[in-house]
Amino acid sequence: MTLRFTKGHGTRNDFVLVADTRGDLDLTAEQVRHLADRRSGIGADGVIRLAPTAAVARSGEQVADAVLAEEPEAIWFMDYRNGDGSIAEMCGNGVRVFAAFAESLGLVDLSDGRELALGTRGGVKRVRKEPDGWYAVDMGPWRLTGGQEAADAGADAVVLATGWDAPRPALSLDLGNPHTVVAVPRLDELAAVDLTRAPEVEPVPPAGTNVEVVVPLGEEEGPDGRPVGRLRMRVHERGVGETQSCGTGACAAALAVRTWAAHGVDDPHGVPSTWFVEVPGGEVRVRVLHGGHVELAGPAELVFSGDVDLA
Ligand SMILES: N[C@@H](CCC[C@H](N)C(=O)O)C(=O)O
Repeated sequence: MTLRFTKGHGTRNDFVLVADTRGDLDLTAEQVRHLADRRSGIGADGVIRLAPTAAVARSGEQVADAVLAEEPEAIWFMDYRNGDGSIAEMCGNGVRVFAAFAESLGLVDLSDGRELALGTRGGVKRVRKEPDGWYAVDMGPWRLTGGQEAADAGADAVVLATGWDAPRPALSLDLGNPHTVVAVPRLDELAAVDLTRAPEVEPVPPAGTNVEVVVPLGEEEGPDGRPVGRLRMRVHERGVGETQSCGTGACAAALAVRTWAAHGVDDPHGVPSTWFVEVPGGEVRVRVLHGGHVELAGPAELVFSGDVDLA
């Protein structure tokens, strides 16, 4: 069987994209691994199938019913798979690249501030295009997995990366998918972290976790005169390994650093709501929105298209 695909990336977090506009493509985990394989396949961190939300609902995924009940206009669904074939609830960079892909297929029009509402296993996400060509995604609600108690303590887990002498305190966050954020004090320590193997996390997260190692880099003045935070991170993704970027991970990293900052100052309202997150593949912007939502903005690139044999 021959499959038409497009290769795309968001800050070098790369994806194989497949348009299944009739919703009848049943990609197996083995086929996903083949597509994502960098030697015998196309090569990518993940595979994204664009399908009608109604068809995903008919295939038995109840989350697609919930998406249509919340937003009947979310007619397209992002079926995201990690490179190892596993299913993940959400992919922040993937949503931006999905929007660029849907535009390229003529399925959506994001000109003049128009918005795309799409379905994901993490719920409805809304995307708009900024004048500079970046895509901004309302990622919806987020939460500290350990609630206020974890915020007050600054940690609810520990992380041990290969080569570290001792476990370090970490904060768990839910962005639709699970994240554990751990800070190191210096950029040279960040560069030296061994992410060739998944860091150990205690307590062991029931469904696994993505681990972000971060260095807070302080604040600068934003274009509107308000403070903007900056941090650098590396990530080990569940189901993939170390990647050049992770959108949900960037949100988790900014929200964790903001939580730590808010607990160390007299006036937590003075802590920036906007953060630039430097990742190995570039830079994204994270904004804390009202109503408990968070926004991710960054580039999305489509690189080439072709046909691949899935037999
Ligand atoms: N790279 C993605 C996250 C992809 C899913 C993740 N590996 C998981 O299993 O949760 C992003 O940009 O958010």
